[in-house]
Amino acid sequence: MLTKILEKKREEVLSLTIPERTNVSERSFYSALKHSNRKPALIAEVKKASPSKGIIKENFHPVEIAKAYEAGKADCLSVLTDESFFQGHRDFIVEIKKEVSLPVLRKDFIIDHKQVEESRNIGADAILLIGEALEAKELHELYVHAYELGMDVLVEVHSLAVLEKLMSEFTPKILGVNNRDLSTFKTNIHQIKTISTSVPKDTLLVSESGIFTFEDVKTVQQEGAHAILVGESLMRGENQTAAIKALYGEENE
Ligand SMILES: O=C(O)c1ccccc1NCC(=O)[C@H](O)[C@H](O)COP(=O)(O)O
Repeated sequence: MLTKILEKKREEVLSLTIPERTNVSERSFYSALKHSNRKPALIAEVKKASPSKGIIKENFHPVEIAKAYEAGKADCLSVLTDESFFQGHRDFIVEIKKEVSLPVLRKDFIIDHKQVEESRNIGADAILLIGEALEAKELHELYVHAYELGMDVLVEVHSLAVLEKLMSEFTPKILGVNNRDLSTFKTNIHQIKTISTSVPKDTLLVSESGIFTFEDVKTVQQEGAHAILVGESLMRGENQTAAIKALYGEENE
C-alpha cells in the first residue's frame, strides 16, 4: 500500500501548484508537546477515511472536529491532507488554523521540496516525514528545509533498521514510532519497545496508531512514549471532546 500511495504522490507532485502564503499565526508543535496538558501529550488526528479502515466518519466537518479536540485540551492536531487515500484536503489546514489555536501537523506523504513549501504556505506548523518512504539523506534534506521555513518535523519510523539508517545521517528532535506496519496494516501497540532504547533521551518519542483505550495509553507511556498520535478511536463517536476524556480515563472526574 505504501508503494501505491508513493507512486500516486510522485504523479501529484508533478502538477503541484504552491498557493500564496496564508496569513495565520505560526505555532510551535515541539513546545506544545514538550509542555503538554497531559502525560503523555496528545496529538489528535482529523481523519475522515483510511486505506485500512475505509470511511471512519461519514458526517465529517473538519473545523468542528478540530474545535472539539481543542475543547478536550489536545496539545496538537494532526490533519490528513491526502485526497486520494484518506479523503483529506490541504484546505482543511487553512480553515482549521483560522478557527483553532493549536499547532497543526500536516499528515501527508511528503517526498519533495515543493510539498514542504506548500505546507508552510497553507499554515502547517509541522510536517510528517516517513522513514520507510525516503532515503535517509533525502529525508534529512527535507527535514532541514522544513526547519529553515520555521516548521517542526515529526519523523516517523516503523522499524529499528530504518531508524538506524536515519540516525547515521542525523538525530530527529521528534520521533514517531508507527505501531502500524504500512505494508500489512497490522498494528502492534508495543512497537515503541523495539526502538526506545536506541533513541537519545532528549528526542521526543511519539507512539502512533492503533491506540484505543486508557490501558493502551498507559502501556505506551510505560514503554517510553512522551506523546501519542490518535485518529480512529477519537473520530468514531459523535463527541470528540468526550472521546479524549475517555481515552485518558477522565470520564468521572
Ligand atoms: O491509517 C491507515 O490505514 C494508513 C495506511 C497507510 C499509510 C498510513 C496510514 N495511516 C496514517 C497514520 O499514521 C494514522 O492515521 C495515525 O497514526 C493515526 O492512527 P489511528 O489512531 O490508528 O487512526
